[in-house]
Amino acid sequence: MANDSSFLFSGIRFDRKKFGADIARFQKKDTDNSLAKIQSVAEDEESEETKEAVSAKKRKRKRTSSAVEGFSVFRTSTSKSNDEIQADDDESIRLKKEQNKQLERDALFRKNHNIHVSGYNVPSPLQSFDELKTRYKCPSYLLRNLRELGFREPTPIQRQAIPVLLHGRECFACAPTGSGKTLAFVCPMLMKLKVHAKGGIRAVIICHSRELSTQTYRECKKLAKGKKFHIKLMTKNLLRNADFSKFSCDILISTPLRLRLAIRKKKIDLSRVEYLVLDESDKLFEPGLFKQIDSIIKACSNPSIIRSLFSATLPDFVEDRARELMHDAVRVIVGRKNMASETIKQKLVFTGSEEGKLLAIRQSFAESLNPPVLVFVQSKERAKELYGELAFDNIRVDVIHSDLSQEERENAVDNFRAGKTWVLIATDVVARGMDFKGINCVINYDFPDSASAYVHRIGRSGRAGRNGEAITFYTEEDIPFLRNVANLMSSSGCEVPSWLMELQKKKWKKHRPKRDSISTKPDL
Ligand SMILES: Nc1ncnc2c1ncn2[C@@H]1O[C@H](COP(=O)(O)OP(=O)(O)OP(=O)(O)O)[C@@H](O)[C@H]1O
Repeated sequence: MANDSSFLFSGIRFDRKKFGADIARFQKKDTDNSLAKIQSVAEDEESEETKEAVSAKKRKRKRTSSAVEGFSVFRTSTSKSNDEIQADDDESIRLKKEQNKQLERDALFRKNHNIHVSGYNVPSPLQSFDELKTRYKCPSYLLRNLRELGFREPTPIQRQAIPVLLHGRECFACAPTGSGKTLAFVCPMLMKLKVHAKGGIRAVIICHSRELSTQTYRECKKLAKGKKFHIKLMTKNLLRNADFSKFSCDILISTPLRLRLAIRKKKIDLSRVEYLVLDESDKLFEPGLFKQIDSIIKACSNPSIIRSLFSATLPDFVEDRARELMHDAVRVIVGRKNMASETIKQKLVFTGSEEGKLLAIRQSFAESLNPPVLVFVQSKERAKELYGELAFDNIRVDVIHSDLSQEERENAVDNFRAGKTWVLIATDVVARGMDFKGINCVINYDFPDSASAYVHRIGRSGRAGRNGEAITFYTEEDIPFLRNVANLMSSSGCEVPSWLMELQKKKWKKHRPKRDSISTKPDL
């Protein structure tokens, strides 16, 4: 009000004593002014366009209300001339047109890249990595690292999620497997953190498995190369030996379990965390991990924290949770939600029985083994059994499951990555997030237990735009769920026999039938 009054009365001689009552009346009117209400309406609006329309209304009302309230008596002598008002209006019309054009360009660009967004005032997508520099002053070390990693163009999820996070907006995002989601959250995090700083933990990335945490840690290191950020992986050793009362780092990567232990037993302080990423977020919100995630979210109590959720599958319950949790979040979907990657050729093979599966896999390896091949089974017991069968078949095969020690698990991953192992037999422990470059084929030896398990498992091949192949064996027990796979296949562009599409669809969750053991040895 102080400013308003000086604006109202500047430049003219005015008897305040004489007109005291009028001043009070005008001041009260101004406080009640509907502009405040219009402002709050504008903030609730979905799009920039609507916001502009409201502002135009606001301008119009402002002029009308001044005239009605008698403000014009004072305004004519102090405010702008008609020409100046006209010039202002012309300028705001020009700005509005320019904004609308930008909105149209953004919409077209998003359409061409299959990006769908919702939320208020969503930042424009990136046209190229160069825009990181021109629009956001990206430091040169990061651009150099992107170049050295061979990343020429941002992927669709990177085009949209990076600007959203750089604008300080919370975000939940769904994009196909292998489409570069890791960079989409690590790049803006490094840009926002700018340089190493002491004083607590500044950013946290949660990954559901140790393998994925280690991989994400390595990716962060690669992207931060040349800059002295303190990036830490919450290992067993760190958890056991660190003095968390003095613990400080720029980025901490952890599984939910280890971080929760650090919160409860070691009193790690997460109150200064500025950025929190929940990778594979739908997995993290499943009942088994939910409590741990909940306590981590609560411990990250900084009111200006920016949280983001990423996954290739985003069920409705996770969206609901995200909306409850986040403020003014932007939703980014690339392609369609919960869809398998379009670069994977998918096939279904009926094997009749468990024995049939073993024959089929042996035959397939004998005819055309094109490593690396990843084979998924439904339990660690079955992983051990299949390994026992294939280990003596003259192929370089290894196995990974949760009964192995940390070192054995790491070796299994490293040997597979290095090409020393041709065939890796695995449980769902490596079904999500793991980036084994150039996997030629994924074999679902056991039918997956849900739609998301199917999408993530086969998504270990066909990554970063490369082609891949996925073969799913099925027996009588799996037939009720065939239609669900057929749907996923057809929505990602694979040909599906029409009889499959005529089968009944069934709710598909936790389908883990008791299966005969994997063995060629006759039962005694
Ligand atoms: N802009 C880019 N250009 C080329 N390759 C890229 C680009 N961004 C990331 N990649 C590569 O794409 C691969 C997949 O990336 P990433 O692991 O982040 O995928 P994702 O979307 O997280 O997959 P998932 O859903 O399976 O976790 C990696 O090998 C990564 O190095």
